[in-house]
Amino acid sequence: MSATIINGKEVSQKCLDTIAQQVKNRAESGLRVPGLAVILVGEDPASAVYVRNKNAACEKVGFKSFSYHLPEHTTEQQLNNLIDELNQNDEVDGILVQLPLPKQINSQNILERILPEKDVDGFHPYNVGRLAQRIPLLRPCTPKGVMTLLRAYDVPVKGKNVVIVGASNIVGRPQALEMMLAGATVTVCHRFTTNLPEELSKADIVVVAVGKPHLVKGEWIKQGAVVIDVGINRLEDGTLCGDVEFDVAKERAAMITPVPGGVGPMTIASLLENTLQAAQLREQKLWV
Ligand SMILES: Nc1nc(=O)c2c([nH]1)NC[C@@H]1CN(c3ccc(C(=O)N[C@@H](CCC(=O)O)C(=O)O)cc3)C=[N+]21
Ligand SMILES: [Mg+2]
Repeated sequence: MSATIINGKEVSQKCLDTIAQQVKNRAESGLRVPGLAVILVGEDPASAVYVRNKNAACEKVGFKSFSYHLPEHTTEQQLNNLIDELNQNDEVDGILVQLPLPKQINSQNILERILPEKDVDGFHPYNVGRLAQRIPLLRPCTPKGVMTLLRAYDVPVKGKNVVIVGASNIVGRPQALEMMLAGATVTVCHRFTTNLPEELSKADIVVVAVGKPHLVKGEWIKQGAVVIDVGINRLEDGTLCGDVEFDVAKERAAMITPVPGGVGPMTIASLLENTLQAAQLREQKLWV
């Protein structure tokens, strides 16, 4: 039996509809429109596409969007100055600095410069630490989007064996924290893992976030597993593919995410949810 193909586009659209309704409700009770600032440094074409998608999504839900495109040679000081200004701006609820940054800029310094209460990416050590201690506030967007997808498809997580492939700060590690919070038994595999097929053979749910086309072979997937592919790789012919050998995996999995149209749109939905949450947190002075 071929797997159910998880429709991230559809689930993300539902999230956007909910957010748009909440923005309307806010306006009716005299509350301001949430604002999201997106900063892109340099000319990476993939980044430009994502930033365009984010601005379009802001538009759809009725957020105010502040878009900054800085030149490739921007200094860390110049970027800091812009962040400081946005940190102070009361119309700005969320600040996102698109990664990767040019090499003259230390990304960690930049992520820590953003006020934790405006850190809608959930990358600030404060927000990661909150998630690690099971008291999350703003949660990293992609792992949060994955949890939303699993819930939308009624996939139980509590007590399941979850294997995460990839241990990055932006996906793998926070995904492990999300899965533990949801009650899973979690294994994190990475470049030093010696027997990836063996680890995967025990996985009820697999999340792959590596960035290498077809790294995970279809036959490594356990019969009936749920496969979440976070990878977005552009092949030479211009087509997109994930990190999982989709055509083979889908004949073994119970459910699987496609690329595109799987996790990608959920990342943007989570970003908008976080921006609304950031606005609420600041208004209700829930920020300490
Ligand atoms: N500070 C920061 N925060 C991020 O969240 C962040 C980042 N930097 N740098 C780059 C990655 C990547 N990312 C994606 C967002 C949307 C899609 C997306 O919408 N994908 C669609 C379309 C893909 C396409 O057509 O290229 C899909 O998968 O269906 C993909 C990838 C956010 N990132
Ligand atoms: Mg083991």
